Amino acid sequence: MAAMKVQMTLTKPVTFVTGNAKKLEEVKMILGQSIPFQSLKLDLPELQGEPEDISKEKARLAAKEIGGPVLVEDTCLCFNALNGLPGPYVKWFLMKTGHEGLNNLLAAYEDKTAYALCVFSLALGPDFEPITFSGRTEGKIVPARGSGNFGWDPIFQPVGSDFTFAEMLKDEKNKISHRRRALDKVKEYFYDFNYAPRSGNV
Ligand SMILES: O=c1[nH]c(=O)c2ncn([C@@H]3O[C@H](COP(=O)(O)OP(=O)(O)OP(=O)(O)O)[C@@H](O)[C@H]3O)c2[nH]1
Ligand SMILES: [Mg+2]
Repeated sequence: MAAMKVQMTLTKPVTFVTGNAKKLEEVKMILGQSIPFQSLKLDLPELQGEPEDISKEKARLAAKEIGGPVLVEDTCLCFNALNGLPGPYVKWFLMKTGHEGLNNLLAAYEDKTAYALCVFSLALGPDFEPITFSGRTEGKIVPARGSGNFGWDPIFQPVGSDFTFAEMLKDEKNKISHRRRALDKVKEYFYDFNYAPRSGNV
């Protein structure tokens, strides 16, 4: 007998909460029409600690703020020579030291390998424990190349490519990015639970 799918009904569409317009642009491109969602620009305070805990806490805060289902994400750039740092703190390292400063952090090490990690958290409402979905892309840190309009894209060259994320077309980045890999899992979750908003069609 085929397993019956659980029908998950939400009272409202999922709100993707972020203060980062570039993230939103990519999330929209990757999700397309697959999940009905709306977005809200809000810069939430962030806990310190492990990426999953930071992402989950952001989701709890966002769900409280919105009073409904939310999706958030936290992105890390992790250097293997530094045991994963700067990780979730890359925003501040980038802001204070730039691409060159991030490269210089690895000057004392031969190992320039790194990975980009995206942790999405979905909270179905303020009383629900957030669920996480992670995506990871391996690569290395290089001197900046390509357009500098999104964060550390110019210094991250994924494994198997001669180009940095910033030198790629958006479509190319979105095929292999940390964000794409995490969102594939989010989509799968929505598919498995046969998600349907209460009022409308998917
Ligand atoms: O080159 C990049 N390619 C990416 O794919 C990417 N994704 C995020 N980032 C940057 O990495 C930091 C994460 O910090 P972060 O996750 O806390 O984001 P944020 O504070 O900007 O937004 P949010 O927390 O409101 O969602 C911030 O500096 C982001 O600009 C990226 N840079
Ligand atoms: Mg943030």
